[in-house]
Amino acid sequence: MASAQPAVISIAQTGRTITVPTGLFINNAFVPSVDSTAVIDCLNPATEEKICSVVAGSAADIDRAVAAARAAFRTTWGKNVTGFERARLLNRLADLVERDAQALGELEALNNGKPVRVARDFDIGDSVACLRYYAGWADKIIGQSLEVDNKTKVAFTRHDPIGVCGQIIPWNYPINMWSWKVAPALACGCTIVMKPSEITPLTALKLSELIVEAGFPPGVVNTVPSLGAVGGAALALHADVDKVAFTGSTVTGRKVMEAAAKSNLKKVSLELGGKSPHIIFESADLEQAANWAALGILYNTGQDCTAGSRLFVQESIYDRFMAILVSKAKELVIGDGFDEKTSGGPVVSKMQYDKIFRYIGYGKEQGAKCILGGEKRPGKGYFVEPTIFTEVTRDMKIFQDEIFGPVLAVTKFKTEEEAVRLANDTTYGLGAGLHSNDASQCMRVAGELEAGTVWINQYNLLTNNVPFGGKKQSGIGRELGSYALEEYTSVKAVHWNFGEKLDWPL
Ligand SMILES: NC(=O)C1=CN([C@@H]2O[C@H](COP(=O)(O)OP(=O)(O)OC[C@H]3O[C@@H](n4cnc5c(N)ncnc54)[C@H](O)[C@@H]3O)[C@@H](O)[C@H]2O)C=CC1
Ligand code: BAL
Repeated sequence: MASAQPAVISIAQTGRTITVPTGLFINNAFVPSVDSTAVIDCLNPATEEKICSVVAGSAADIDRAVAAARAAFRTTWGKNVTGFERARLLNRLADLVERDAQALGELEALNNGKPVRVARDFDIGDSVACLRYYAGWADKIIGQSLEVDNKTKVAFTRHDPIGVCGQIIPWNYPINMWSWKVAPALACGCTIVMKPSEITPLTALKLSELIVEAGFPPGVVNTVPSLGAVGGAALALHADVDKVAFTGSTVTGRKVMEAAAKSNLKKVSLELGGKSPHIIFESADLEQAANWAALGILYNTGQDCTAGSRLFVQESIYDRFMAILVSKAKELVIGDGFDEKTSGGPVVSKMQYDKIFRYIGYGKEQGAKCILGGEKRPGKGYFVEPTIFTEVTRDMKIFQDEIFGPVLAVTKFKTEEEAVRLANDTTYGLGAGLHSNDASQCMRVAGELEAGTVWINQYNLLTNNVPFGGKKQSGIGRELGSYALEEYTSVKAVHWNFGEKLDWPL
């Protein structure tokens, strides 16, 4: 069996070490696999070096984790614990994540590549707020009292926890996606089997230590790093999992839904890919719009499901706007993630790096004009410079496909109608942005854009109390806000007769 001993990781830049559990986290203990010696090698995308290995869970390990989650749901969690207690534990967990923000940020920087400052101040800061937000909901998950007949009958609804939840998360925001899924599920009284991405499992394992320290009973949260086709597929297909929440590619989301349909018709929520349009109208504040457009494609090195990867710029301001945007993109500081001034790191893996350069190649071959970046830089690490293509047309692959890298496809438009038509010309429907100083145009275009989120005069900012999710092939269901509670509860209607007599036969 693969060892479940913790790994001691030395960080050259700080001279400190971080200890990370490497076993599967089941019933509040880190354990080896029941039947496999397989391991997952965790790599540092900035150096291409191995950080450590963790145990790779098998389908049998998923069975074990689901059994632990089911037992906890029936005994120490589920309907056996009050909302006040769930809130207390979630708040405690938030405090511990906040306490360990620097160490978690450093671990995220090592395994994912994002700079420590970005991980600590944005991903982890937002995750702490997310845990606290859902702690606030835990004692307010209430049904309705419904009038049936004043003298004889009443009905009411209960919003019961849905049960055991499989949660499958990606590598682009390992801590954020963990908190978006764990916090509402725990607030509602569900138990969890979390499968982090095999590319970035380390922070989910470190957070599992905090689950124990916060005082959650064994089995409430279980973490099984595993390959997607093994542990992810087993979770989606499991007959004793009541719900699966997935964030990742549309291709894999389809498989998750298929597995749910083939097994027990578990509830499914999917947060999938995007090719989000970002429209700059001629009345916009061009400096500000350029800042948001740069953020839209360069934040998290473009590895963002809502990346504003298709930019539409009105003809009358095109030259002026593009000159500002190019100068903004050049200002991004890419490099050592342990330097507090760095804003951009490498992309997460060799596979992602190769995919991005494949698409840069398609852009060049299909006749788009590369006005910035587009070349490999020498040295170690999967670093990709901001890349901007202009003269992009709808038939090009860089217009249609999610690249998940800092590659912007720019198209010029003349009229509002043309901009909306181009923006909606995609199978995706996750995010969309528009910049304009014409309020009626803002309202009109926001109404027309086919997306789960529309940003006006900003881009990519999310808030824990506002729902997030997709239309079209970008997903099903909503995360964040009160809407996420619906994903983790099942509504039971109770009809209570206290006075009506039934005459039989009818
Ligand atoms: N919407 C988003 O936030 C994300 C989109 N992507 C897109 O997907 C592309 C490929 O990235 P991948 O890492 O391959 O994404 P992926 O969708 O395969 O991986 C996401 C998660 O799904 C799991 N998974 C993989 N196969 C599975 C299966 N058969 N059943 C259940 N779970 C499974 C993975 O282990 C991981 O935890 C990216 O280039 C990007 O375009 C990737 C990650 C996040
Ligand atoms: N930016 C929202 C989360 C995601 O990219 O998966």
